[in-house]
Amino acid sequence: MIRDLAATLGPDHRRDLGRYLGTLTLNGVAQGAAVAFLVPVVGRLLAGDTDGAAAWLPWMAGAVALSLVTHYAQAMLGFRLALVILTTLHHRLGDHAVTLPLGWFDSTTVGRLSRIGTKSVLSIAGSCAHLLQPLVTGVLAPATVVVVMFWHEWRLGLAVLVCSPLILLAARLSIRLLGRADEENDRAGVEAANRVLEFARNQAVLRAFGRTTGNYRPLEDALEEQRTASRRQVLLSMPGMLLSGFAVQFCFSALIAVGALLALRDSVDPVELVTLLALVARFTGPLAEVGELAGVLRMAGNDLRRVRAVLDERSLPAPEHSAPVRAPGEIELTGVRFGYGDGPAVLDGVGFTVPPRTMTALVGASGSGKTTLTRLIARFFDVREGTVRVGGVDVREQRTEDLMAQLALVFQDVYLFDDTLIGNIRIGRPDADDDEIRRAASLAGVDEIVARLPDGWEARVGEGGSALSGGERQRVSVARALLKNAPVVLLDEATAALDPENEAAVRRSMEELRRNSTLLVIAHRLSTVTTADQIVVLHEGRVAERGTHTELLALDGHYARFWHERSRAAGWRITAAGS
Ligand SMILES: Nc1ncnc2c1ncn2[C@@H]1O[C@H](COP(=O)(O)OP(=O)(O)OP(=O)(O)O)[C@@H](O)[C@H]1O
Repeated sequence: MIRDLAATLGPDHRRDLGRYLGTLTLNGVAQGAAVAFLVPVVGRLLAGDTDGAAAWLPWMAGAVALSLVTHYAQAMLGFRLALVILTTLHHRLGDHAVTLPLGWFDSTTVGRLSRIGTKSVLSIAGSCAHLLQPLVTGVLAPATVVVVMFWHEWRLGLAVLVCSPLILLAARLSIRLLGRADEENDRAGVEAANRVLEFARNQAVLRAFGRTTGNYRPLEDALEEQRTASRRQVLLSMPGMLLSGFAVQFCFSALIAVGALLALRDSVDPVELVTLLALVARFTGPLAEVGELAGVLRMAGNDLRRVRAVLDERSLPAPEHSAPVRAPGEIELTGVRFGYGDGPAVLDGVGFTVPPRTMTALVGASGSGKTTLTRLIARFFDVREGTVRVGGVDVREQRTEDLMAQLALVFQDVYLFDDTLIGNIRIGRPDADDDEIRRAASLAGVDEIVARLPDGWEARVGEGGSALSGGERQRVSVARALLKNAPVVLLDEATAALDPENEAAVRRSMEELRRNSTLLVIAHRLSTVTTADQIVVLHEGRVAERGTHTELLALDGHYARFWHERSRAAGWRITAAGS
């Protein structure tokens, strides 16, 4: 675990760890020596040799003083190291998570990441601050005792050495059982955390279908599983602890028997034997504690392995420097094949170009791959085959910052931060001044929302924008895009029918965006498709048709069907509203 921890902390903090371990070692030896010096001191006192005992006292006092100083130093260094571990691991996890492909963040990994960032990191830091000291002392103090035993009475020393493997074996078994139970407990914990998150996030749907905690089976099962795993962990820790206790008691009794035998044969002085047996207690006690603590340390080792597993996940490869933009505002896809994970191909040989400052409408049945295509342009995932170019350069040859500087994204599932309205728009371009923000907001129709809210621009929008309606959230998202003024805008129109106010705001914004940017729109509204410079129709992961509205209507294929269905639906709505 120490080697793994040193590797994870990196060269900057390896010295902190080394200094701490060095101080711990010195403390362990000093504690062992302080006790070992008791043998000559007590031995000589009992033999009536006070001068001889006094001669040993300064040595004993020195060892005690060193043990006190190093104990204080190790406590301070331990706390400092725990803070270093907390900050370093949190930073490393955060820095690495933002380089991972978005595909990595599914519902399981999100729960795992949150557990690792909270429980695991705390357990690693806490173990270093509180467990290493008793563990190192628990090993070194008995080791010092063994050396002293050999010095005073080699046969007793040998007996201690013979007993040690039994104690260590029991400790090992206890550690292994606890480690295995901890893995199961962690798996159950992650599942329960995921289910609780799912339950909290999807309250609206669950309530609509009359599900409460009492009858939401996945959550109940996950919590039951976690309870079982915790019970199992307690049960599995019992045999190991009992065995360790038994091994220690057995060794202690065996050593007393050996000592008594030696005294009976007159091969050891009874006075010396009493002091040596006092040392034996100093040998077995800490070793028993080591057995218990090592199990907990093993669990911290498991936590460290989980942290490293996240850090070892492959980042999306990115170049050190981006290739220069060759065709500002152009999007070009050639022979793009893509599928999620190992799943079937969602896009299969897609190719088309969106010339700069034009508008392309993407049309296709649900599941035909429209959203996936926009995700590939923003490089949320890498293609399996083919090339996606933005600004005339393969997205894989651009650093994420440089690619994102060319793109503004307006997706349907708009996420607003729990900040003010103005703060949420400013995210589009943090260095924009208030006038620029108000202009973008006004074009997107956000000023109408501002007028309605009591705190105006300073109104908080709630977590995820919960204080706003779906259409209002999208208007804020469009305002961000307008403010960013990026060469390329990827926009997913709302599927649900917009009220006239929202509809007008979206139309105004699109016209404005078209003036300076290339627009690729997942189109649902008839007015968007008719005014687009080109329409790309996706069908089963391929480009089935491409052209203008008039050209595609004349083909009488997929697009013509889409158009007739939408026109009929729009007509039906008008009639219904009028009746
Ligand atoms: N994260 C994902 N993991 C696995 N499969 C996915 C994921 N996202 C989408 N898919 C699958 O990819 C296919 C295309 O989905 P996509 O969302 O791109 O379609 P779409 O044309 O945008 O659909 P819609 O109009 O309904 O939004 C679907 O079969 C979908 O189930």
